[in-house]
Amino acid sequence: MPRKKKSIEPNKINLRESFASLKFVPRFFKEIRKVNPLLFHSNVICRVINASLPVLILYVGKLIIDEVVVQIAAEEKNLDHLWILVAAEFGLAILSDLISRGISLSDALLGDQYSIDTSVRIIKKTSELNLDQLEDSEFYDKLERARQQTTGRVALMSNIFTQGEDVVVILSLLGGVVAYEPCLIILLLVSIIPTIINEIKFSGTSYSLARSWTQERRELDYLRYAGASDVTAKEVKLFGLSGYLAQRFKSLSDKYYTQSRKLARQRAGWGSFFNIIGTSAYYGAYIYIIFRTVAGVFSIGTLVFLSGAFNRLRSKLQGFFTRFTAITESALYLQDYFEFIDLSFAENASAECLPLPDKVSSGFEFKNVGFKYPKSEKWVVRNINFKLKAGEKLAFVGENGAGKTTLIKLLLRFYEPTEGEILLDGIPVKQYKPSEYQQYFGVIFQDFVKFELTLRENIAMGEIEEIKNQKRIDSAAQKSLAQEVVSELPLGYNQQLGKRFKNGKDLSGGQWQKIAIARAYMKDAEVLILDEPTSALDARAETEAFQRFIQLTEGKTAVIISHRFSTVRIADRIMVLKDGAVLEIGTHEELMQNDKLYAELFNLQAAGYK
Ligand SMILES: Nc1ncnc2c1ncn2[C@@H]1O[C@H](COP(=O)(O)OP(=O)(O)OP(=O)(O)O)[C@@H](O)[C@H]1O
Repeated sequence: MPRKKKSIEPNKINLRESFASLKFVPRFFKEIRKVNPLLFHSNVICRVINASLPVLILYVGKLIIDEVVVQIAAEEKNLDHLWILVAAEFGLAILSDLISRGISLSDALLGDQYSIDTSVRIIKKTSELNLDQLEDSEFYDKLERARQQTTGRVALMSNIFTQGEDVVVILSLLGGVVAYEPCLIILLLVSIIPTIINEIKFSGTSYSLARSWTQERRELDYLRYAGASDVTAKEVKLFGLSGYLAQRFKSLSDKYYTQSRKLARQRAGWGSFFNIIGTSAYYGAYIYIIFRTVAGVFSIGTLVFLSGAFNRLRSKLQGFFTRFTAITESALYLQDYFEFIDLSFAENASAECLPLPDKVSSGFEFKNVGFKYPKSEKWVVRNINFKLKAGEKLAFVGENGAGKTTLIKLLLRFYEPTEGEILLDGIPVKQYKPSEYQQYFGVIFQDFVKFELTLRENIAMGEIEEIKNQKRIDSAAQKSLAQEVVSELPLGYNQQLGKRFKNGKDLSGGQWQKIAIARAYMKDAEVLILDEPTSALDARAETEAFQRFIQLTEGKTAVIISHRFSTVRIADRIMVLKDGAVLEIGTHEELMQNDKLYAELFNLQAAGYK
């Protein structure tokens, strides 16, 4: 399939936008401090001490050299003062090393803790969001950018800290240089201006490129997964797809590589050019200091101090501006993270939310419900009117795409109807908080999740607070026939499932389904929904599973979606959907008498078994 050609020129982020991203920095630091206040404050104190050391070390060095010169000229040598100075420099050097290590350690620990904290928040936030947000590709780009740069955020923290530390170093060194020779500041400015120009020129470019490539990067991740994972391996091998997938991956990656190489070359080229100018200015200053020393204005110690201080100042200032660009770039990612965390979700949190009744007393009612998926113009279901009575088992049947799962999503309030309303015991469900309302339901979707965790966890996911309640897990496994699966596995409930992790065991489709059904039994839900839960079970297991389900959930409300009519007929009533509308609804006998689509499909399947 030819790929559509896409302009991949990044939108350049301007300097103002780069600066604007810094507004998130205070919040960022507040969050880091909250993660571990003791470590945070120790880090700040260490950095303040560390910042004052370079100028002190340089100055003691100058005193040592001057003292050496004095002692060389002296007739009667007294080295006591010299040794004190050497000991002081030695002490400062040790202190500087210890403090630097302390800073690195606390940076790493704080960074790790903050990174864990943000990952947990991203997981929690994702679970709070509505399904329409989760199914939106723009949302995925946001999520991708929020997830990215977890390590970048750690670097950002240390960069900002170092920046503050360097400001103190720069000011103290500047003070030292100005005290001896103020005119050196002019040369310093000349040496540093090229770096500033360079940084302004490239500010935000890497971020712009990465941002404009968010979608493609997700595509690359997907292609990597499709080409190299156990899930896709069978078809990739059988259809010989690896060459195709690898080529698709490569051609997309090459485009990114070309762009990023262009940027890297420009940066390196301009960087070297400006650096030559900066270095020339430094040597200009150096020559000037030498002349002044030879002329007898400066002592040898002052020469060493000034040239050392000048050189350090230049590299510190250069580092300051380069780091500034790195900080604004990382802060742009920070902005993505906070924007994601601040995403609002349409939970009806208004004060008027009604408390949810303990039990469903009369049932649910769909009144003229119509629905279009977000960003779609098509009515997926329309003019839907039916009642799901309390205690009733209602089956949905219909061809693929008829809208069965969509009705379930509406009943569960993953989406709100585009028109019409859904009532619970006569009250619009909109008046309840979705998160509370959803607690009513125990659901097994057709694409239920096969968690690559232990079997126990897979069952307990239905009511995770009860994971330690062995009796409840046993009972759920027994009801769903998952007990047979447990007894066949060497480690029973503690068996790791799936192939991704060590000693994991993969299960057959039917075995997974039994475990998923156990999950529904685990939750003592008011309403049970089974969306094609038995499609992978063999005929005997399916009949058994359904008969058990009907017995075990007596008095409970349930919705069952199935394409197997032998299953469907066990339900109290059956609703037939066609092209998003209710075609007929009634008991098996009524629909057979009706002699419309249900009777036709039932007879078709029955004939297949003859
Ligand atoms: N998230 C979505 N965004 C846009 N359209 C969707 C989405 N999910 C489903 N649809 C569309 O809605 C229609 C109904 O889908 P639905 O999943 O409800 O059908 P179904 O009756 O459950 O089908 P099946 O028997 O194949 O499971 C289909 O045309 C489908 O393409």
